[in-house]
Formats: sequence, C-alpha cells, structure tokens
Amino acid sequence: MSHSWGYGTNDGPAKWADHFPVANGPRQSPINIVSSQAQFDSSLKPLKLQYDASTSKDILNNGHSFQVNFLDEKDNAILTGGPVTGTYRLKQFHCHWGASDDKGSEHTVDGVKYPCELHLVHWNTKYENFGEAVSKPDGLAVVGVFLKIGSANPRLQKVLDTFDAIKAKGQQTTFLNFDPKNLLPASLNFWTYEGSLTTPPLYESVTWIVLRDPISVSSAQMAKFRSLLFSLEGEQPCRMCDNYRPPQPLKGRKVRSSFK
Ligand SMILES: NS(=O)(=O)c1ccc(CCCCO)cc1
Ligand SMILES: [Zn+2]
Repeated sequence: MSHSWGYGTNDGPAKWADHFPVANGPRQSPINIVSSQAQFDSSLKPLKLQYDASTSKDILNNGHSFQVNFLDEKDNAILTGGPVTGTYRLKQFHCHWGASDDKGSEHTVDGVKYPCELHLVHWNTKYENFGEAVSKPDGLAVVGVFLKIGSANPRLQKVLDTFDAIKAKGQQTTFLNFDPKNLLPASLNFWTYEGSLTTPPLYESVTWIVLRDPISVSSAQMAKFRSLLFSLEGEQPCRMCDNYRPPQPLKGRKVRSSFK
C-alpha cells in the first residue's frame, strides 16, 4: 500500500513516524553538522567521482522534488574512494529547497541553513540493482552539495530550463548528456557519517558525504525551483517548496571530516 506522505501540516516530517517508525531510528538523516565536533580522519581516501560521458536519461517531477535519472546498467558514472569501499553507481540526483532563500537545505552546518541542497544518489554495485541496495546498511552513498545565493549558475540553468515541461507531479521529459560533474564545487572536501534516506521509507542505508563548499545559485533561479508543483495537472496547484526534512538527533554518531 503506498502511503501518501508529503511536507504539509497533515502529512509532513512530524507525521512520518506514523507509517514509517524507523523515522525515530538510531541513524536518521539529515543532521546538523557541528564543524568543531567533526573529527579529521587521515585514513579517509580522496573522493573519486567519475561521471565521464555521463548518461543522463530524463527528468521527472515525482511530486516531492525533480529528479534527473541516469542509465545505471554499466559503470558510466561511479563514486569510489572517500569513506566507501567498492564501487557505487549514480542513479539520480534531485534537490530540496525552501519557500524563501533563508531555508531549504536538509543538512545544516553550525545551525546555518542554505537555500537549497543537491543530492547525488549512488548505489553499491555489490548488490544487483538500486532496488536491492536501497534498504541495505551499506547500500547507498549520497553526495550532498549546498547551494548558496550568489551569481546565477549557468550549468544549473540547463536543469531549470526543463521545468516548464515537468511543472506538475508525474510529468517527465527527456534530458540527455547532462554531466553532473558540472554541479560540483572546486574542492571535494567533505564531512561523512552513517545515516538514512531523508524521505520515506527513511531506510538507514546511506553513507552521507556532505561537501563542505557550496556552489552558487541566484535568487531568480531559486524562484524557478518554486514554480514546480507538488500537485497533479488539473488539481488545485500547490507550489513545490519547503520539501526538506529538518535535522534529526545524532544519537551518538561520529561525523568525520576529510580536511583539517
Ligand atoms: N533525499 S535522499 O537523497 O536521502 C533520498 C534518495 C533516494 C530516495 C528514493 C527511495 C526509493 C525507495 O524505494 C529517497 C530519498
Ligand atoms: Zn534528497
């Protein structure tokens, strides 16, 4: 039975535990990253993101965010190194954002919220496919990238230019040859901790890799994110914004950093 969850008063994060009790589990995400408490770990390897000749397929409005989907039958776009062992394949990326520029990210850093957070979702190729990996403790590795208000981001604009075609829930359009490497900051310095999906089913299956440095987005571009709808075509239009889960209890977890 598919539970209808959302970000509203009646179906939002405070209610998710009703149908998804793991919401109160020991390794939930996102978290507030207290930079002074993060422990530098010299054994962490450099993060390696090989998205060469990346194979984006399409972009979808799934009713919670927009999602760019990738061909993942081969090792075209992979994550290795960093905190993970083995090879993780890029499946999709999506974002979370606020109704205004003062909020929107899921992770926060020393209590600071960014207007938007990008998630690049990878699955462990020790499993057969994403569906098998998504619920395993070492199944996923998600790279989080903060977006900070500044100059317009021309690479991101390519994604925003598709939004008129996917305004409503369920709408999808072809989106080929987009290289997500262009959405990464110059430095791959990161924090890492063991966590979960930040939306139902909230599986505790994610090794989180949160990049320290943000990429830029303009306020006008943020307004374009908010032109998407949570609602189906023909329904009362409901603007897609505030689609972020607030930080969850750390419950004794250690956050490690790849940098001093
Ligand atoms: N915000 S997130 O990166 O943690 C994230 C990634 C992927 C999913 C999809 C779960 C599909 C379950 O069948 C849900 C959430
Ligand atoms: Zn996400």
